[in-house]
Amino acid sequence: MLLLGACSGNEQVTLKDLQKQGYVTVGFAGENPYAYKDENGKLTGEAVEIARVILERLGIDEMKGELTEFSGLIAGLNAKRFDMITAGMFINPERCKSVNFADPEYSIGEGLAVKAGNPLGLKSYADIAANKDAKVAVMAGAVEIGYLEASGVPEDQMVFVNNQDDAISALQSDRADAMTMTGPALQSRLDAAGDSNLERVMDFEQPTVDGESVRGYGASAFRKADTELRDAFNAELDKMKESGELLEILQQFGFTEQELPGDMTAQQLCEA
Ligand SMILES: CC1=N[C@H](C(=O)O)[C@@H](O)CN1
Repeated sequence: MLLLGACSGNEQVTLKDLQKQGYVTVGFAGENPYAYKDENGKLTGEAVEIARVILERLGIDEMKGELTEFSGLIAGLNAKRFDMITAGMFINPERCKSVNFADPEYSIGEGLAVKAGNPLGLKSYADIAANKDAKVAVMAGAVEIGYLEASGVPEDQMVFVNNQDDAISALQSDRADAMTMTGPALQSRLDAAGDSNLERVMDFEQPTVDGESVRGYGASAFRKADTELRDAFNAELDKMKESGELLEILQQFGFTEQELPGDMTAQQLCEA
């Protein structure tokens, strides 16, 4: 983390400062497959590995991670606890007011897991809304909260958790009847739990907002003042999209061509 003694919150952390320092501190939320520590304690994930390549190309060889609850990532970035967020965070207009997103590195849909046999017959967020006894675990600060609200699920049917491991615990301990998160995060938690009492809803209907099926676009994020850093990052990201290197890294974390972001930009998503 770059500590620039007397600088104001609006002052830019220049690329040159980081190159001189030799490392970047990134905020991450411990969410597989986006950004997490593996069994050897190595910081990895699609967002981390994409950023690692780009930062190396910008002359910054080391990356340090600052594990932070997802809901605290933006505040942590702006409080300068880290220099950028690598958490696969979705770009949306609300968040764009507080951070500078790089262009998206992937796009993805949502998933739902329930008790084996799906006793409440939940196949959509609307099904949860229709059953006042059904409770769904969802991570604090995550976009899924807004999708649930848009589907008519009231707050008292949501069980807020601080991270995705706590979501699965809520489901296992009957504090929730379902858990929702992005498809890859959901699958990773189910695989890690190896619990035959739980299952993924395979015919889950993607939520809609304003009549349109939602799809999230994830990206790294920088402080508002750090436009130079963000622009340099984007230039390298573009090259990786062109060369196919982006897909190669995404594939290492289970993503496919279907999850490439196409030519979607942060600007389009911020203005959506
Ligand atoms: C990668 C990720 N995306 C969603 C979000 O940005 O809110 C949440 O599902 C939390 N994790």
